[in-house]
Amino acid sequence: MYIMRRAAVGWGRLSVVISARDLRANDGGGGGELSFSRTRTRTRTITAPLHTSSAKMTEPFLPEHVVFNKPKVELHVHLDGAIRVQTILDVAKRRGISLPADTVEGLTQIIILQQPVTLTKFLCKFGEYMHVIAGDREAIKRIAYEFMEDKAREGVVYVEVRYSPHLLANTKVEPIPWDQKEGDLSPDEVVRLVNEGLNDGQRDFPIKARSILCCLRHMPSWSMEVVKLCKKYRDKGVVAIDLAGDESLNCEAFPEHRMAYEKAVRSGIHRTVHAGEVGPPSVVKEAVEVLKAERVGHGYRTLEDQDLYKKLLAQNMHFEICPISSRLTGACDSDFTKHPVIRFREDGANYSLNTDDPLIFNSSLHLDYYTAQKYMGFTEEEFQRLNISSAQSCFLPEEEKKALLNQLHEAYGMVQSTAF
Ligand SMILES: O=c1[nH]cnc2c1ncn2[C@H]1C[C@H](O)[C@@H](CO)O1
Repeated sequence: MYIMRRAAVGWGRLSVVISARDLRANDGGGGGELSFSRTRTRTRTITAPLHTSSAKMTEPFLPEHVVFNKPKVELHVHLDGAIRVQTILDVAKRRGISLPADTVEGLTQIIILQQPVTLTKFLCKFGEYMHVIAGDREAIKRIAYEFMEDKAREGVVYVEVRYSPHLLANTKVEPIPWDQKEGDLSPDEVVRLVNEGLNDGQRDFPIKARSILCCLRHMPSWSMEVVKLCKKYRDKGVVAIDLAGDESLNCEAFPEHRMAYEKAVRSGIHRTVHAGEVGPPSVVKEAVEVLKAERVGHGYRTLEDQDLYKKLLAQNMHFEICPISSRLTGACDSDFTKHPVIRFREDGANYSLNTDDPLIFNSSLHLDYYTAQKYMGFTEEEFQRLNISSAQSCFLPEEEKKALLNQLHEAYGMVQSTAF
């Protein structure tokens, strides 16, 4: 009941459907057991199902399964979906917050999705741990810093990381999320803390990061402040606005999202929108035509409207694809060999490969690439092409984008033609 109430505040009407505790009871376990060495010194056993059908399969994830060990660009990953389990445990201990498990293995089993569910049930998973991190300055800075270390280890040289400042705050946010007591950490200060953590990470690891601030479909009243924060912190690492959450809530019903995006256009703030993940192609159309999205988060269901798909292909629209996520959120067929990204690849579309929420999917970018190679026939050449498309579609200013492209071309051994 306690967890249910927290989820209720964090995800509005979504939690009415199911509580995090119910989810645990219903999950039924399963999924493959993957041993994945994240560092030279630390081997962590993670579970992440890699099967192509609904049947269980056990498959160890070994270092040799790193199929593209070259510099990568990641454009779609949620900071609050990429936290270390150990950090949640440490912060909970320091703050005297009790959790349903006190070991990494135990808490991991509670947080992760082992079988495909629905987007709605997936979103309830944030209710398992967000109350530990939200409202705590040290924790917020720490998760941003550790995120940089983790991504650098995966070979990511440029990342755009997104989050909702409101979901990490405990004052000047209405309602206060995760059943927290009112404190003194505002959404504005959350952005400052994340920027600090990311900057410290840039100093210490070979990776560059920019951030994207999320509006949430079920919280239209926060959207105007999100775009204001994007403007305020544009010179301090914030590059874009996003709209995340449950797509079945059509934003036409919420003019606040539209108004926030109109302000973003007027202010020169870049725009991406979660659309066509589980929602119909009309949500993608609205994202592009009404909200003026420059990139589409997921966008799988665009393929159901061939006219729209052809139009977006012609526009070179960028799709932020998240293979493992798309299976576990129930957005796509469990059979990876039928994944929409195969069609995108065949059509030479502009897309990136991303983790989305590696904590909840118990995954890593290596696992997404491995999945693409093993079940979807991706080649080294395609990995290089899609990373170059990703760099071209990132939200850095032109000069910095050029430098990133040069870095990739050099790492991939590609000779760049000089324009005379
Ligand atoms: O895959 C997703 N689809 C829609 N919303 C999502 C997804 N992953 C995370 N979110 C939500 C939950 C987070 O709390 C929020 C901001 O990062 O964005």
